[in-house]
Order: sequence, then structure tokens, then C-alpha cells
Amino acid sequence: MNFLIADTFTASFNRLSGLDQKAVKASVFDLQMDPTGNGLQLHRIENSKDANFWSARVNRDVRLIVHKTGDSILVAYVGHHDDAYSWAERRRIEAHPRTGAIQIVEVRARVEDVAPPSTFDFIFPESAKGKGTRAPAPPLFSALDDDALLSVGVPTDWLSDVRAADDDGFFALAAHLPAEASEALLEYAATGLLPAPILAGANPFTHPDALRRIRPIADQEELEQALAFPWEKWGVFLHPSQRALVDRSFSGPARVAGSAGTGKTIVAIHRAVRLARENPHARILLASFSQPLADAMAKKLLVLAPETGGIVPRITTASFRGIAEQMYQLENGVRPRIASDLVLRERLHSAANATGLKGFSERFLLSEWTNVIDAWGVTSLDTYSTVQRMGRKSRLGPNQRERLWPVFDEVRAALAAERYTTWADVFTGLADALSHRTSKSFDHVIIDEAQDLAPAELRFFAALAPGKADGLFLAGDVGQRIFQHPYSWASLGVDVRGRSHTLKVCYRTSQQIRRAADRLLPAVLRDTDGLEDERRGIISVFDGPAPEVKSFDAERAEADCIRDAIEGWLGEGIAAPEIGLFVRTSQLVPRARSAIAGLAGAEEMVTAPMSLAKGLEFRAVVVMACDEGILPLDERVADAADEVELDDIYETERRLLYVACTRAREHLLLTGVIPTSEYLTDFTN
Ligand SMILES: Nc1ncnc2c1ncn2[C@@H]1O[C@H](COP(=O)(O)OP(=O)(O)OP(=O)(O)O)[C@@H](O)[C@H]1O
Repeated sequence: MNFLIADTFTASFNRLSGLDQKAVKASVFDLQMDPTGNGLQLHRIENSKDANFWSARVNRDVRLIVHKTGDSILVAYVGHHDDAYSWAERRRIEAHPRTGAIQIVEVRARVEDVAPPSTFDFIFPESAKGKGTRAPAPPLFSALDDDALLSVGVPTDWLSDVRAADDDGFFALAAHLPAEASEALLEYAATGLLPAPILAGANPFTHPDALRRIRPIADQEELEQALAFPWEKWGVFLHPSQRALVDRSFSGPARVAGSAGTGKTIVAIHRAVRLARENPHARILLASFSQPLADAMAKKLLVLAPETGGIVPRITTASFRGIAEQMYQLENGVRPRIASDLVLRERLHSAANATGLKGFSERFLLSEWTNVIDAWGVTSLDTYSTVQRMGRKSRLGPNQRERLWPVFDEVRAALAAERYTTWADVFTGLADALSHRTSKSFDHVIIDEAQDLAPAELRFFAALAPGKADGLFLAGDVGQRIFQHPYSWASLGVDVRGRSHTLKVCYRTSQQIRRAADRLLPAVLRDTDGLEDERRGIISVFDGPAPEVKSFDAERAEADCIRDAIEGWLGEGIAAPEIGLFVRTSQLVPRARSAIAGLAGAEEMVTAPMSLAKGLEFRAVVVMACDEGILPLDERVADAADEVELDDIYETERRLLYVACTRAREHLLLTGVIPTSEYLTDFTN
């Protein structure tokens, strides 16, 4: 007998009190041990259109809804008595007549008002619904016939509702449809094209669209894990495109791309666990840009695997620099002594004086050192003469390079004499040492936030990973590259062409916020290796209020508006730690703190520079102090060594704003003092 659980069950389980959850867990474990349900007082639900629904008694008040067929038992829902019965009376569980995937279908005849159901996971605020006085919008899907609608999994009893839906009504309707149908229709609304249906084998339960809502549970340990974190839906149910990337084997380096919130990190973590499960000897590295992001991944790992199960200890989570530092210590017996920016500026200045170099600004020297000499590990004039100065087009002829080289050579010598090194050198040295070894410390290397890997870091991870199938997997979004100049991965031996896949369903950010944030970036982003990231056709799985953009004459007025907005969010029940305020620089954090001073829970709200927003998420976000001169930041613009660097600075400043805005799930407020940042107009247009 197959034992399965549905996402409707975990969502409803999550809403119960701790005491009821304990009782439900015991009943579900009993059911798993004895699927006949003896002892649970199973009763068929008479008023349901689906004769396979049964209720099981958990305690005086709580009922478990199970769906029993000849060879399977599916735990479908749990709730207080009337709620549980009414849920089952309004559902059918069946294989879709066209796609073949098992669906939990709402019986249309039992749905009086096509409004978001109360049991839906997401929040549908008033503002997203029809506003009354406007002329009715035309139906969105009138051009699609039954055949087309069925091909994407629209249940037969919802065909006419879908055809009649307009812009305003669609989100309410979408909440009643199986996810594959609402996603396909949203994609159609955005691009005019319906996605190709997923073709699958004969078993309706193993269809990829079935697996996004119903999961077979093999044993007690799996059940324990699935019920331990019921609020983390991603722990059990993945989108088919995510599942495919988790399960697939790649013959060479592979990449998952996708805009903010599409679940790249989730895929990386699932993949690590899948690889560890399949091979009980495998050691896996799961690395991310910073230590807090690595820590967050370590926490998420526990959602998928129990600490004691033997999997977690075989997965090392680390920051890029953290793992390099450990490896450096292993190789050299000491920790690297990293030269700070101050030291570098000072050594460059001295070297320029000592060699009598004239005609190059200190700013240029530092930028050339950081982005070319150090980043690419240039150690001789020969290499410098031929190195492609990626991301820097100010032309430097052979004579200029010849004049510059003694300065950089002198800096290298000065640093070495003082036993200083740089991060780029640490990564490069390790890459050189590791690339020749046949025995590697890890069997699989998985990197998150890969868009911000420096060239030396990429070389290091490529050398660390074994050169076999599934050796190196990278997750990243070119649109969120904020710390690196673009360069070719393929030129460093990491060629993901043909093994790069883009996720298109955004789970974090409401449709309205994501759409507005997407306007900050081009519709198609192309990386240096020519891989295109098509950002049209991305859809969010829930609706919400439009982001607000406000400008003020003075900081005081900006602060008042922010306080009002936050008070409103707190009043809606959003907890203080779920509110984040981002500013361009750390010097501006006091402006954010003073705006919220005195508000209930102000000390628990996150205030941070945008560069630290990476990987975080909040129910409500304020991006403030978007003033002219702050975004883009004047200091950086003035720092540009050449035209191309200037373009790159403008682009990365935009991306910083994109990253900050896409941390918001439901609410986003952008503010600035007049004259405001030029980027704010993109939001309102
Ligand atoms: N299959 C899923 N079901 C439910 N929620 C999901 C699913 N996949 C991802 N999420 C949720 O979506 C949010 C974003 O996921 P994640 O951080 O992996 O996205 P990302 O693509 O790495 O984002 P970013 O590029 O902004 O770092 C998280 O809250 C995550 O829990």
C-alpha cells in the first residue's frame, strides 16, 4: 500500500495548535503503520462527490481527511470537525483527464463565490481585487479553446470560469486552480504563449505535477522529517522544474539561473541532500557568498535531513572565503594574512613614487590592481601584456602597460616581503595546488550566489571539484551580480553551456512587486559566455498590493511616511522582525533607525545597507534614502577609472536596488528626498 501526504495536509497541519499537532502526528504515524485505519474510526464522507474520502478521528474535535483507493492511502487534510468535513465535501482527487497528473480539484458547483479561499497559503489583499468603478477589463483567455486549457491542466469544471476571467478576477480564480494550470495561465497572460505540457508516464502519482503537491512517504523517518517543519513547504513539495534540477545528473559543470526568489538556493540544498543520500560515502561542499548565507543554508539543511541521520555531517556548509581559509591553513599551516584596502592604497602610492610613475591617478592604479592584476593573478609583464582586461575598455597600449608594470611588480614584492597576501592570491594559489590532485576533498561542490564569484574564486572551486559527473553545480542570477565585473566562466574551464537551466516561478515576491522590480533590469540578460537569461514570462505564485514609490522635500517627511506605513503593517499583524529597511550605505543606516525610532518592536526590525540584503527575505520592505547622489552612489561614480567601468557601476547600482526590492514578499515602499534617484522612475513607469 502506497502511503502519501498532500501539501493541503501539511498546510492545514501547520495551522493547528501545538497540542493538536502532536495528536495528529500520532494518528498519521498509526495510519502509516496500519493503513487499514483500524482504531482511527474511519468514516466515509457521505456528502462528498468523491467516494474515496474518509475521515479519521484524531481527538474529540480534530479530524484527519484521507483519500483511500485500492493501493494507496493519501493523507489529504486535517482540521476541526466541520472545517475538515466541509473541505472534503468540496474536493475531488483524480487524475486530470488530459495531463494524467493527480489533482486535488475544488468542485466548482460547491464554490459559491470565486474569491481566494480562506485555506489558501497566500494573502490576497483588497487592493488586488476589482476596484468597482473602472470599465470591465476584457477576458484574458477568450482566445484559448477547451483543448488548450485542458492541455495545461485546467480541471473540466473550471473551463468556463477561466475563459470568462479578466485581469482583476484572475488571481482570485487562480487560487482555486491546480498550480500547474494557474502558472501556465499566468505565463500566457505575460507572454501570450502557453507552456508545453509535461508529458509523463502512466502513474498519475509520479507525474511531475502530482509530485509538487503529493509526496510518497517511504518510511517512518521520512514522515517524521516531513512533519517536523510543516511551514517550510519547499522541504516536501518542489516545482517540477526545481525537482528536475535536483534529480538530474550532469556530465559537466551545470548551473541553475533564475530571477530573485525562484528557489535557486532551495534547489542547491535539495541537490546536496539528494547526492548525499544516493552515495553514503559522498562528501559535499555547499558554499555561499558570506557566512550568514552559509549559516542560513545549514539551517535549511536540517529541514531536509535530521542531524543524526548521517547526511548533515557529510555536507559542509561554508562561505567562499571560509572554505578557502580552511584549505589554506591545511596547505600552509597558518592563516592567510590579508592586506587591507588601506595597506594596498599605501603600497601602490609608495610604489608609484618609487618608480617615478606619472600620468595615472591613484584611483586608476587601485582599480587596475584590484580588477586586473590581483583578480587575474598577473605576475609578469608578459602576462600583463596579453591579459584581456575584462570589463575595462580604456585602452592600455603596450607602452602604458610597460610603464605600469614596475609599480604592480613592486607592490607584489612589498606585500610578499611583509607576508601579506590577498584573497585573490589565496584562491589562485589553492586553485594551482588543487588542480593537479587526483584525490579531492569533496565529491560534489555546490555553489550558491555564483554570480558574485571572482575569477580566482571560480578557478578555486573548479579545482576543488572532481572533474566527473555532478562535480560542480552553480546557482546564481546574473541580474543580482553586484560585486564582480563580468567575465567568461568558460575561459576558466567552467563551461555550463548546454547545462544551464532557468527557473521561472517566483515563490518569494508578489506578482506586483516582482513585476516592478523587473523593470530595473533588461528583459534579457546575456552573460559573457553568451548565455541568455530571459526574464520575460517569470511569474509569481501570489498577488499583493502594488509597491509604493514616494518622494519628499525633506528627510523628516520621508520618516513620517515610513512610520505610517510600518504602523499599518504592524496593525495587519506583520511582526517586527519581518520588516526590513534598506539603505544604500552603512552611513545611512542611522537615517533608517531614526525613521523607526519609538515604533513598537523597532529594535527587532532589520536596518542594513543594500549590499547585505542578498539572500534575505521579509514580509515588508522599505528601501529608503533613494536620493540623487546616493543611488547611484556619487563616490562610486567618481571612482570609475573609465567609461566601461562607469557603465558597470550604473548597472550594479541598479542591481543593488533590484536585490533590495526583491527581498519583499508582500509590501514594498521606496522613498527618497527630492531630487530623487533616477532609478525610482522605472518603478512608476
Ligand atoms: N517549491 C517551493 N515551494 C514553496 N516555497 C518555495 C519553493 N521554492 C522556493 N520557495 C521559497 O521561495 C523563497 C525564495 O527561495 P530561494 O531563496 O531559494 O530563492 P533564490 O532563487 O535563491 O532567491 P535569491 O536569488 O533572491 O537569493 C524562499 O522563501 C523559499 O522558501
